[in-house]
Amino acid sequence: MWSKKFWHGFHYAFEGFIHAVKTERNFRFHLVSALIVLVVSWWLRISFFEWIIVILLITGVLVLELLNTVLERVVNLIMPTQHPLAKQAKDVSAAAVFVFALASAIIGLLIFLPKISTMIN
Ligand SMILES: Nc1ncnc2c1ncn2[C@@H]1O[C@H](COP(=O)(O)OP(=O)(O)OP(=O)(O)O)[C@@H](O)[C@H]1O
Repeated sequence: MWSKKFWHGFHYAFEGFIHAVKTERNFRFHLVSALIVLVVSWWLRISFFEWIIVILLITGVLVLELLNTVLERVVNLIMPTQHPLAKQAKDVSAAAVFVFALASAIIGLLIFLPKISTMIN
């Protein structure tokens, strides 16, 4: 019984993930960006420690995108009409994703650029 519930939990999580992929353009953008970053990381042969950082940053961006979708859905549920607080909640949530994604991009460049410049020279 417990194990049936356990596997149902995975199924619901998978459904949520697919829903985000199907409905959220930004989530799809970050998924594709994550795949490109993983390929570039492999190509540049980054170190074990750098892999940990890259995977943590990718996971952070994707999780924040998923939580941003959660917030959008909840706001739409409780405030289907226009309201300044609904706008603030959605915009601040989007800003949280943007700040983390920007910092991740900068850290990614700090890891990749020296390796690319060594390859070129
Ligand atoms: N209920 C609302 N009241 C006031 N402003 C809103 C409301 N819903 C969305 N907005 C604002 O309208 C702008 C455009 O929103 P957008 O079209 O990107 O969709 P979203 O509402 O953010 O996402 P979704 O449509 O997926 O729920 C954003 O600034 C957002 O904060």
